[in-house]
Amino acid sequence: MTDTPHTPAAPNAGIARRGILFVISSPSGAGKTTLTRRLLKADDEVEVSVSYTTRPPRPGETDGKDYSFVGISTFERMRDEGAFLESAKVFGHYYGTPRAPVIDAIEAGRDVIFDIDWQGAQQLAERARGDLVTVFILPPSRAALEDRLRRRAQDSEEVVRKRMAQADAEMSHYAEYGYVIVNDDLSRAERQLHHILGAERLKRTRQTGLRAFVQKVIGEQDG
Ligand SMILES: Nc1ncnc2c1ncn2[C@@H]1O[C@H](COP(=O)(O)OP(=O)(O)OP(=O)(O)O)[C@@H](O)[C@H]1O
Ligand SMILES: Nc1nc2c(ncn2[C@@H]2O[C@H](COP(=O)(O)O)[C@@H](O)[C@H]2O)c(=O)[nH]1
Repeated sequence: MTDTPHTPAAPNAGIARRGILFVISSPSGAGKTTLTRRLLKADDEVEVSVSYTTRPPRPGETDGKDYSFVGISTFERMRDEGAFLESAKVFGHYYGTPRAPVIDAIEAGRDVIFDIDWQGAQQLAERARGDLVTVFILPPSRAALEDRLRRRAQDSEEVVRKRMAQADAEMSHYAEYGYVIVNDDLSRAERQLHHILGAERLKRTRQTGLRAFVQKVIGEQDG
């Protein structure tokens, strides 16, 4: 038996599979971005979808890494040309997922993680249900959510109030998701997220190389 180190989410090595569209949604401040970053660091078979947005960059955000920051006319032109797999207006700004990199990744068997809202998740469910795995992140309490938004200290008081005012409406969409995690302890939530990904990777229907693998094993002779 080999003793190769592996992540809890390691799929069956060498067996071809389709990639997963791994969607994470939550009310603003519940911890999607934090969890996404940790998952990306821990697992090299998953990549992030970098959205386009018309929202201005926050301090420390990098164009092309956190988001591709564009003006309204550029966004509307791209949307009308069909460049987005999904798009939505959230908190007064446009956000959209670029189509081409996502299609390339899942066809090559790489998983893509999406930090998007419930409107985007609904659109992806209409367009790519079989490849989709959805997770809703809840905060442990309303007070914790507000505290996290304030401690992040990257939005004005007005923006924080606007996001808290929307939190209940957003949380009411939890029932549209396949999995729900309460992000109380960050490390535990990260582990839970990783386990979901690991189990979903092993779904028979995603493992497109299984038939060939089983035929090979059946055909092997002793000696
Ligand atoms: N389990 C946790 N315990 C305490 N603080 C947390 C936890 N998870 C995330 N945070 C903190 O809460 C703040 C908000 O997290 P984050 O930016 O990841 O939220 P988000 O859901 O991506 O929000 P948005 O939708 O606005 O982008 C950050 O400062 C982060 O460090
Ligand atoms: N439907 C989409 N929603 C998106 C996308 N990118 C981000 N988001 C969601 O917007 C809000 C606000 O994000 P913030 O970075 O401004 O705090 C949050 O709920 C994100 O999940 C997208 O491409 N499509």
